[in-house]
Amino acid sequence: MVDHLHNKLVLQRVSASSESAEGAGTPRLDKIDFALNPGEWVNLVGVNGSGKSSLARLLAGLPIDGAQGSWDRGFAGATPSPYVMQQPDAQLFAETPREEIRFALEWRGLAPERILTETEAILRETGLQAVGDLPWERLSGGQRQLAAVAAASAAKLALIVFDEATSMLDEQSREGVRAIAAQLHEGGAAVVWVTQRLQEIGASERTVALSEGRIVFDGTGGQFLYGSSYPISFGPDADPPCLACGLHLPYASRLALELGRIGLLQPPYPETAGEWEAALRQVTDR
Ligand SMILES: Nc1ncnc2c1ncn2[C@@H]1O[C@H](COP(=O)(O)OP(=O)(O)OP(=O)(O)O)[C@@H](O)[C@H]1O
Repeated sequence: MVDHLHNKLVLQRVSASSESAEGAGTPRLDKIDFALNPGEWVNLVGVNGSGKSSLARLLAGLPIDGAQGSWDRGFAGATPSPYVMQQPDAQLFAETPREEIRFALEWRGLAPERILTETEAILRETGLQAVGDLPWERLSGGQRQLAAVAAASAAKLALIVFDEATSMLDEQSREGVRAIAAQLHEGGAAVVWVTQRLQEIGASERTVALSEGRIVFDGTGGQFLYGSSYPISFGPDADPPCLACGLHLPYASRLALELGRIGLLQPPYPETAGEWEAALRQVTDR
C-alpha cells in the first residue's frame, strides 16, 4: 500500500561523494533540496556525469553509496518505485514478455482472471502480442525495453522513473515508451524522465537541470530552453539556462529563436509537428 498518499517526496540537503581513482572528484550529489508532488512530471537534464542517474535512483528509492541528508518518499511509499534504465536486461525477471507482465500484475494482488485479461490488454497496447511468448534473446532491444516498461507500468505505482529509457531505441519504439509514460501520468502517476534529448522536453513541463551534482535550474522546459521570462517576452541577448548548463539547444528551438529574433515568430513557440506546420505556413504565406 502507498503511505502518505498526499505527501510530497522530499529530499533535503542530500549529498553523496564520488570516489574516483584520482581522489576527490566532483561530488556525485551536492546538497540537493528537491520536492516532487504526487502526479507531477519532471524532466531531469544535464551533461554526462552531472548527477542525473544518482538523483533518479534516490527518487526511485534505490540506494546509492554514501548518501547523506534526509529524504522522505511521501506519496511514493516505502518500497522502491519502478526504475526503467537504458539497458532493459538488468530489470527483466521472467523468461518472456507475457510472464514479465503477469508477474507485475500478480504483485499487485489482482484476481487470476483479471491478470489474464489485463496481460492480454497490455501486450496488445504495446504491440508485443506477437512476441509475447518468445524468450528475451529472440527480441530486439526495443522490444525488450517496451516489455520492461509495460511490466513496470502494470505495477501501477505512484511514481515511475525513466532513466534515459529511450536513448537506445528507434523512433517508433521511443514513441511507444513515451506513450506509456504519458498514459501513466494521465492516470495520476508521478513521472521522473531523465533525458539527454532536449527535444523531448515540453515547454510547460517542470524541468530540473543538474551540474556537478547540484540543481542549477528548476523551472519550465520553455524557460530552460529560451530564457527565464519565456513565454512572456524574450530578448535576443537572453542566455538560456540550457546553454549555461553546457547543453546545446535542439534544432527546432534554435529555429524558433532565430525566427523570433527576426520577428517572424512570437512565443509561445510551436512544439508539435502540427504546430510547426501551421507556424511555418504562416511564415511562408507572409
Ligand atoms: N556507483 C558510483 N560510485 C561512485 N561514484 C559514482 C557512481 N556512479 C556514478 N558516479 C559518479 O557520480 C557522478 C554523477 O554520475 P551520474 O551517473 O549520476 O551522472 P549522469 O548525469 O546520470 O551521467 P550520464 O549522463 O553519463 O549517465 C559522476 O562523477 C560519476 O562518475
